[in-house]
Amino acid sequence: MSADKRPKPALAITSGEPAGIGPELCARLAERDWPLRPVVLGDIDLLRERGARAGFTTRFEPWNAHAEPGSGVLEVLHLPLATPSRPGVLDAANGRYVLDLLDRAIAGCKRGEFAAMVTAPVHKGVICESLGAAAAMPFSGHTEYLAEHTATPRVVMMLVGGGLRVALVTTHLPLSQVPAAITPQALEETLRIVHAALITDFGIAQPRILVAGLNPHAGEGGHMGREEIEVIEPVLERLRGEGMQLIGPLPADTLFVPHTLEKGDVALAMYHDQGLPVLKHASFGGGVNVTLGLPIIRTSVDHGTALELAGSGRADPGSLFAAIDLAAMMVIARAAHATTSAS
Ligand SMILES: NC(=O)c1ccc[n+]([C@@H]2O[C@H](COP(=O)([O-])OP(=O)(O)OC[C@H]3O[C@@H](n4cnc5c(N)ncnc54)[C@H](O)[C@@H]3O)[C@@H](O)[C@H]2O)c1
Ligand SMILES: N[C@H](C(=O)O)[C@H](O)COP(=O)(O)O
Repeated sequence: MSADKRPKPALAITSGEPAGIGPELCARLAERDWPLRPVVLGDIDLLRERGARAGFTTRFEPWNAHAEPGSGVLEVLHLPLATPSRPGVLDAANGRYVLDLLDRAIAGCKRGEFAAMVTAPVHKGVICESLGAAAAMPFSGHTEYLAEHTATPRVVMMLVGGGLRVALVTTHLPLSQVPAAITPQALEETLRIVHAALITDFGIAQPRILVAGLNPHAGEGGHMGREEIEVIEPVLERLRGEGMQLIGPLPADTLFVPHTLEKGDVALAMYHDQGLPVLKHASFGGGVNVTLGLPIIRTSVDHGTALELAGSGRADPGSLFAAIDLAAMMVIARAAHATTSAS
């Protein structure tokens, strides 16, 4: 068989919260030809019902890894809902179903059945409700769940879109807990993960990382906070000694002006809402959330469940499409890097 006749690697797409827009966004995948073979994880009856309700004619059929899909068919790895779902109406009884989709995709990626996974949005609150107060760990997002379920001690959330890449040192953490979480170890590990991932998964040989301060004006020489002087600068200095190209700590407001952004390949923000509002303003509708540092490749939409749009067919599939394109690009870049490193 010639190389171009080889079957495309399979890509797991978790359809996410059943009451949200995820299932109908998945129906839109039949509109394009993809570099990887999309396999939607979800309840096949839900996907058929939600696709039809939203006005799409997509044909959902069970996935058969050993056969080629027919033209216009979207393949489904069926996992059953616990209870029927209505658009826009959350039901904690389906919380476990949402996690089952993730568990199945993670397992498939680990054993090479899937080349990568792409996640449609989940609702963090209803999953926490379904797990109950006694849960060993509340659900705070895919990022943390994937770290836990791949035994990865630290991962990094990075969003890509609108010509920007923005990575975060801390993720889903109350703001009051952020300063204590910006430790030398956390910062150093984050920088190492971002640096390595840009090389292996994004094909950037010598990544340049713009690092934000934590405080207004990056602390204004210690007059508005000392984390820059006591934590951030010493870490940057040490890693520069290893050859990393690190620019900062920069005041976060001016880091995001165009002439500064063009000096870097990625901006590293200290916390969620220091970096993501800028990214989402620049890219909403086409942004992608990537988890760096995992043994598997995972990308995601940059939006939530949009319950008020569920069932309407009006949700924009642009972010899901971009997440699939980016996952495919990362699969190729990681394989190319492995080949180069081995030779
Ligand atoms: N990747 C994920 O799983 C993910 C990402 C962000 C938020 N969430 C979760 O989603 C839930 C709802 O969060 P939220 O209300 O803050 O954000 P949201 O993204 O669901 O909604 C914000 C606004 O954007 C609109 N919107 C979102 N996606 C859209 C799309 N594809 N097309 C058109 N309009 C769209 C919504 O209608 C709403 O006006 C929360 O539980 C949150 O934690 C999940
Ligand atoms: N912080 C993410 C965003 O705003 O897009 C979102 O909550 C999703 O995070 P996970 O990928 O960890 O679920």
